[in-house]
Amino acid sequence: MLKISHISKTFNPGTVNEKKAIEDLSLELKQGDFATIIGSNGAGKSTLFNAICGDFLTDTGSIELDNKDITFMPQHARARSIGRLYQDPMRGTAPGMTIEENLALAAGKGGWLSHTTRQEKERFREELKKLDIGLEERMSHPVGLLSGGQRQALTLLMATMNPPKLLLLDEHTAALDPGTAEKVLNLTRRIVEEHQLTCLMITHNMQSAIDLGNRILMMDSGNIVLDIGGEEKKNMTVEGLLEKFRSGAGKALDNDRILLSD
Ligand SMILES: Nc1ncnc2c1ncn2[C@@H]1O[C@H](COP(=O)(O)OP(=O)(O)OP(=O)(O)O)[C@@H](O)[C@H]1O
Repeated sequence: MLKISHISKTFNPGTVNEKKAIEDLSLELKQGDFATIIGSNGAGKSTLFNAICGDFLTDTGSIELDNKDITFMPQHARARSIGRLYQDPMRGTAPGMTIEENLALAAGKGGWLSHTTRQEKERFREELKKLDIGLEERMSHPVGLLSGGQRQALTLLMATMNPPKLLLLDEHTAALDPGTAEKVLNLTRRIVEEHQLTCLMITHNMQSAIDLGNRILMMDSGNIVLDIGGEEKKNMTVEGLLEKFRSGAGKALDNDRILLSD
């Protein structure tokens, strides 16, 4: 579903601020693969997502999505096939619009309820009900009144209502309290399974990286240094993962947030 071949990205080349953020990175994801990504500070995790989404063109290499070369495709065109959630729950929804209008936006109705049929509204209610946080009773409330966790759950629903070819989750639970984060993670697991989505999830929570998905990718210095799947992932522990990283990257994992969260 996703084939990244030898991409590189250097910011501010030829200046004192030159930074090689991605270096000759390759990655293939099969349809339905759900890979979690952990890595050191500044390893290039978000930059990898930005490259896939077309926030910038990479200096080298190519990116294919569903057998289509998207290397030079503009960002807005890629957005039709790629769903993305950020750490900030305020992104991804329109705060001044109601829950129902936001869903109408995600359903391609331009946010106009007058363009939305009764069946579609019923579907919105059913989908909200499945989130199990009572949003189906608040469909006419502005999204700006929701809590961070409620908003992130809604963003997840909106990003997957028309299932994307690829779902990118960039620490989407990091700004939530632990209980809410757990709920949103369970929801993530359910939605990804239900739609058989191909998904990449950056997290600083080692246990989540182990518990979710079928692959763990570990990043360091602009590249993927470990790709763990199958039985090895199923039997993995946080200590085992730290040890693997040490042997794979030749140094200890240095990520402030990982160290603080564990
Ligand atoms: N637009 C940019 N201009 C210049 N440097 C950048 C830019 N975006 C990222 N970088 C640099 O590229 C490197 C990789 O950044 P990136 O945000 O991808 O790391 P990350 O793995 O997501 O890190 P963290 O876990 O700390 O969020 C960092 O050194 C960062 O400062």
